[in-house]
Amino acid sequence: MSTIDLTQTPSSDPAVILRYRDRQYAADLIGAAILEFDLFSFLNQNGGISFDAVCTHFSWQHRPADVLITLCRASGFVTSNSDGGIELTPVGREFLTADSQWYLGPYYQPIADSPVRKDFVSILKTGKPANWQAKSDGADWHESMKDPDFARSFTDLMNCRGITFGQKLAAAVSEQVAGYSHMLDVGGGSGIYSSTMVARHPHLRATVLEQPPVDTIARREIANLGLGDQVAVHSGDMFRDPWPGDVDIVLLSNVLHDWDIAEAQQIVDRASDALPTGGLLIIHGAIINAKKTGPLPVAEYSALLMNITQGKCYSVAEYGDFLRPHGFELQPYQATTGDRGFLTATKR
Ligand SMILES: C[S@@+](CC[C@H](N)C(=O)[O-])C[C@H]1O[C@@H](n2cnc3c(N)ncnc32)[C@H](O)[C@@H]1O
Repeated sequence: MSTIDLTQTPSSDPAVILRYRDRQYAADLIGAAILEFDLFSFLNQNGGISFDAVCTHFSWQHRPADVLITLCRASGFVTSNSDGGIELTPVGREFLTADSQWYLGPYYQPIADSPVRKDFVSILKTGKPANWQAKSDGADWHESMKDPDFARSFTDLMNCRGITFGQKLAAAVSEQVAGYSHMLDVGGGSGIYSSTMVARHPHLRATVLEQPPVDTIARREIANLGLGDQVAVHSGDMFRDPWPGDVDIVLLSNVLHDWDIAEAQQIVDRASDALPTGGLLIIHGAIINAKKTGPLPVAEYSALLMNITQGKCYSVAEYGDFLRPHGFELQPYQATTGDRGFLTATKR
């Protein structure tokens, strides 16, 4: 049996530890903007330029370019004017434009040859993630997750933070889940979010929808926690296979941010189909604010996600766009811990 006691919750916030890893690729993305594209000199010469025009000028794909511009906005290098055009801030103009006497471009020169910085150049142009660093044969993250050893190690990574994140999420949704009975945890990894949810709310049961080989890992982890009676695992492909029925909550934890807009919309569409009227959708993860001005740790983490997956950290407004076709009633964003938070939406 596990030594994990889900009745105990941490008293401190792990953000200070998580941020070192979450921001790990952000410097390389800023390095690409400075060293490869001289983005800030261009913005200085074209004050108020639209996002679309920036993408056209540099031949950038919108999703990765949005991650970069959001990171620049959250870092205070650029701001958006009242028409949505991009303007340099004083720090951007003084320190990031090549003809300024205070230009700091050479400070980034030592990472000019970094593989991650080079990957970002190609990601911006192609919209395709770089090969995932941990896999020597160069498969991307989604392919790598089908390999048992990689899946084990990456699921451990997600599980260790998920104990805290899941407990904080479960506590924060206490009032909202009171009248519900069965949560479907799509792409639920080890099942830790289902486990923490039912541990906190014993009136709930949960089903984890996962693909092999993570489904096997989830079964083992849930059994180790002694929660096999309350949490089931359903093996399947969330895009192709039918989802388990008879659910009134769908949890999408750290799932949509792995995918480009079309796939994320498909997952939201299926979540809507799975829910009855009045059903509750919970979207949990690292979420950018509606104006895309931050939070900075989330904008930094988005650089990592766009490097290894087809996704990014979507904003509150973008999640609203995914939900709009289905008439969900979206509640305001709530922060939990470790720079994470969640949105809930009720199906009308
Ligand atoms: C980033 S992890 C999130 C895991 C967990 N929900 C969490 O918050 O830690 C994404 C999960 O989606 C699963 N996944 C990816 N593609 C899938 C598919 N087509 N069908 C089912 N699960 C899938 C992966 O195996 C992985 O466990």
